[in-house]
Amino acid sequence: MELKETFKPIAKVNSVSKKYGRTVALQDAEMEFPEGELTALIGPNGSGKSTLLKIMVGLTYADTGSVEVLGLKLGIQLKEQVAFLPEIDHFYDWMKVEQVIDFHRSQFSNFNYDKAVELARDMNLKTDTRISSLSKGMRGRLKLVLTLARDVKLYIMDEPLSGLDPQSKGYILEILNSEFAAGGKSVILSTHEVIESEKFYDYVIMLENGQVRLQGYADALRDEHNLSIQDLTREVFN
Ligand SMILES: Nc1ncnc2c1ncn2[C@@H]1O[C@H](COP(=O)(O)OP(=O)(O)OP(=O)(O)O)[C@@H](O)[C@H]1O
Repeated sequence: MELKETFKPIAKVNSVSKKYGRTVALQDAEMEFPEGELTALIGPNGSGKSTLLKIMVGLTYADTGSVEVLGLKLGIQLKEQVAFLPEIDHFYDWMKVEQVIDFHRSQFSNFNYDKAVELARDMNLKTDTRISSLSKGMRGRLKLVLTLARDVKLYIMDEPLSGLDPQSKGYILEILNSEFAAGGKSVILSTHEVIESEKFYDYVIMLENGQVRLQGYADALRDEHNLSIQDLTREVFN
């Protein structure tokens, strides 16, 4: 792994292993995520991305190894200081968008209600709509609203673009770009497809079969291999 002189980790994963029964999800996974950058955690389906991110936010435990996020141990303090976007949402169908936003305001002291309403408006998400009548793309937008409305240093997003139509993907990428362009905030985003999003990556970690295959700054990897991240991904995983 090549390191910029200024590399300062916002999160560290130290030799983490995790099995579900006999299925190995992570095997001695070792990585560091740079502060103030957008890191793409890339891997095919089943490579261990969700498991890793869930361990990092305390939703499941590692069998062995440890994680350090924002220099904190797992616990309630970490839940407050990291905004996590889960791959699968657990919204109640009977709620309206505004009730979901309200609920999140009650859960997190750093939830910016006005910003959530503004983001929802920007994303054409009507706050009086019932969850049951939202399309998959709109549910994806709502997950993003709830995550970005948190005022925290670290945003961890599990497949924020998965299953969305091209229009929603483009839209979400633009919003992410404008939210994080000013810098200072760190983002970890998992994805199994690189197509539209690679220009936003600062740092890349490729995971396969629960192990790190390659990691480094996106520009350095492109230069070193003379390939786009998308093509490099194909080469590494094939
Ligand atoms: N709750 C679970 N019970 C049993 N096996 C699981 C569970 N969660 C994940 N696995 C298995 O662990 C491995 C890693 O899964 P994980 O969901 O972490 O990968 P992923 O890279 O996020 O995949 P995807 O891109 O499909 O979401 C897979 O083989 C998966 O089937």
